[in-house]
Amino acid sequence: MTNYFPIHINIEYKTVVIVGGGHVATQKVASLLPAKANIVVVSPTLDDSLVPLAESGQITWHEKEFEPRDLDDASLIIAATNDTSVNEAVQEAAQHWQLINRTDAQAESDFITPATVRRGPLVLTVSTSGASPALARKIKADLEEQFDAVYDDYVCFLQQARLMIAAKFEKGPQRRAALQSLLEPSLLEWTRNGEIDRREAFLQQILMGEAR
Ligand SMILES: C[C@@]1(CC(=O)O)C2=NC(=C\c3[nH]c(c(CCC(=O)O)c3CC(=O)O)Cc3[nH]c(c(CC(=O)O)c3CCC(=O)O)/C=C3\N/C(=C\2)[C@@H](CCC(=O)O)[C@]3(C)CC(=O)O)/[C@H]1CCC(=O)O
Ligand SMILES: NC(=O)c1ccc[n+]([C@@H]2O[C@H](COP(=O)([O-])OP(=O)(O)OC[C@H]3O[C@@H](n4cnc5c(N)ncnc54)[C@H](O)[C@@H]3O)[C@@H](O)[C@H]2O)c1
Repeated sequence: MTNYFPIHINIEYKTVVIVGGGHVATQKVASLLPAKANIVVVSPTLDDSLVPLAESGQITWHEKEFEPRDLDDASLIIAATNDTSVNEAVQEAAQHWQLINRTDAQAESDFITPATVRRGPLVLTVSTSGASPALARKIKADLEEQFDAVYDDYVCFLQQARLMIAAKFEKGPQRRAALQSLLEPSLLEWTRNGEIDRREAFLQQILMGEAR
């Protein structure tokens, strides 16, 4: 088994070339869009769900069969055709500095993609190292329930509050205590209930040095 190294890559405006435009390509596009990658799909056909994205310019579609020069600008490459010999050709054509995901051959891949739950800045990813993508998907569904949509607002609040605390207190025990008290569970509940005044009052107490 490969022990993958998990990292969150800033792929903004970098080119990701996906060879193949079917079901798997659609999943990869969905996870790349929020990361604002420059997504290029090379494929003679395009899944219906991707057509509007190509029309609106959110992805670039090169309506053609794969050729090695399609990879010229790629930081990441995803070989996602239903033809093993084409996926092999993509791998052959990749330069040593380009990282490739062979969706049909995990052992040949430089990276694999986890199941992902996004709640604003909170990003939860699940990988089984390829042992069971179905389990990864199930755990993702469990996480979506446990960390529901409110976490988006909640984590954004924590982010703002952390900046305010950092501006107010020097590094040290007082700042640490203040940051720790932000994890008071009521803050999540107040966010959930729209009780923003109570949330704000609690933050003000912390900023006054009345952290509990
Ligand atoms: C998580 C998710 C993210 C994503 O795709 O981005 C993902 N697979 C998802 C769905 C899914 N995968 C499969 C089915 C069909 C039913 C089933 O079997 O369940 C479905 C369901 C569906 O499609 O709806 C089968 C399958 N998957 C792989 C192979 C090939 C092989 O094993 O070699 C085959 C057999 C192909 C065949 O034999 O035909 C390989 C990979 N799939 C991975 C990720 C990577 C390892 C993840 C890990 O476990 O760590 C890895 C190694 C490579 C990669 O990164 O591409 C996404 C969840 C979507 C979500 O977010 O909800
Ligand atoms: N990683 C995963 O999660 C996962 C899940 C299921 C299947 N797979 C594997 O992924 C591969 C793709 O599956 P799919 O369901 O997306 O298939 P699909 O049939 O939906 O799509 C295949 C795409 O490849 C394109 N294609 C074919 N020949 C091409 C060429 N020469 N150049 C460019 N594009 C070409 C087709 O036009 C089509 O758009 C399969 O090999 C399958 O084994 C991976």
